[in-house]
Amino acid sequence: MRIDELKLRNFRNYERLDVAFAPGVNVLIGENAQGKTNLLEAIYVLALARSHRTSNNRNLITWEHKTASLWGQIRRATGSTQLELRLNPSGKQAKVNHIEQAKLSTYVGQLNVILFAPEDLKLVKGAPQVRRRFMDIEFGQMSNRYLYNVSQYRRILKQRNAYLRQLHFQTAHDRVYLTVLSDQLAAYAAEIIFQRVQLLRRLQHWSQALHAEISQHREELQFRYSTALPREQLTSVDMIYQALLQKFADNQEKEIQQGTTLYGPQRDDLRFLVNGKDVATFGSQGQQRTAALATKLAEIDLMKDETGEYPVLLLDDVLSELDDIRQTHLLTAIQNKVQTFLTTTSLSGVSAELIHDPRLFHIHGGKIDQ
Ligand SMILES: Nc1ncnc2c1ncn2[C@@H]1O[C@H](COP(=O)(O)OP(=O)(O)OP(=O)(O)O)[C@@H](O)[C@H]1O
Repeated sequence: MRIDELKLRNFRNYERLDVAFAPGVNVLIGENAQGKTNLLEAIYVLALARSHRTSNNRNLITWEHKTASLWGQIRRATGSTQLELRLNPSGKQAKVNHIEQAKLSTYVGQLNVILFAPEDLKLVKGAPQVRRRFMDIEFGQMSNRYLYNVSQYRRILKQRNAYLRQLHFQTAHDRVYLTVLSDQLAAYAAEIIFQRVQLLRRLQHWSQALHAEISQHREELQFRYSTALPREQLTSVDMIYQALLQKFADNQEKEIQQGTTLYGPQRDDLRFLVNGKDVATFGSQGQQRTAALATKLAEIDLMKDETGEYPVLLLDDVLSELDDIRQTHLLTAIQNKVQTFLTTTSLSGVSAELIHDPRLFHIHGGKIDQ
């Protein structure tokens, strides 16, 4: 899959941009603060209808304007699609081939992107929410069902947490209603956890091969889904559902006392093991980076496997963060198959022989000098 054309109106520092991209490697080059990341962000927002940098639409709209619009022509093996997104400070409107999409789950997935920024190298060592977000964003793009379950889950989680607080402050007393909410929540939670476990197993398959190569076959990478539920019960949606209901029943008083839901996907985590040891705790910084890189690169193959198309890869100033060996692996992995956008302030740090026929876009003050 690739993005052939992009039009932006009043998006960040781009008041007006009409640009056609190359199918291979597109290099966005420019000084600091000129709009390189803003352009990657625009592609990301077009794909996911949300930004990776802000949850406030106001920040995405050019100062002094009221709305922003993004338009993209996407090409897949099966044909081309037009995506359109209008943003205003309080909401968004999403269209696929001119037809408005009432649900985000029917919009997201038309354009699949993988964003790789320097902070992704902290995937292994960073806070648990970084890894949960990673799973939700990546799996959500591969599966409408996953995205739907997550949005339903969040809705009911909010209700259940609010109700637990009411029970805590004794403004509500009906425990039967709590079990109704628990039951609904456990149903969505079980689907999410089961999908996470399944997709992680598949992602592990791809990342193990890459990781072995980068570490010159000295190390083996494994993922471990970390949850308070018994491991042996992670084998089916129904088993997970039963295990969660049991947790809710056993810990009802504790949850009421704390006024929040203590079990479920919002509490789970992902651990990375190298040669059987938790690399966040025992690994060197280099091992943590290798694990993160292998995981991000594996997404490319998993997404191809799941959706039939390679995603578009967005590399935000990441090459300068990688040493030669890791840079070579990254660039070899994408060579000739993945449309790639990479930002850089200079080409000197990029191993030119590995980038085949790049198209350069010089970015200056929210404009492309072509
Ligand atoms: N909503 C907005 N309206 C207008 N300009 C904005 C808006 N949001 C950010 N900017 C401007 O965009 C510029 C930053 O662009 P961007 O983050 O893309 O930088 P960059 O080219 O990637 O630089 P670096 O190499 O430092 O990362 C800043 O000058 C900032 O003032």
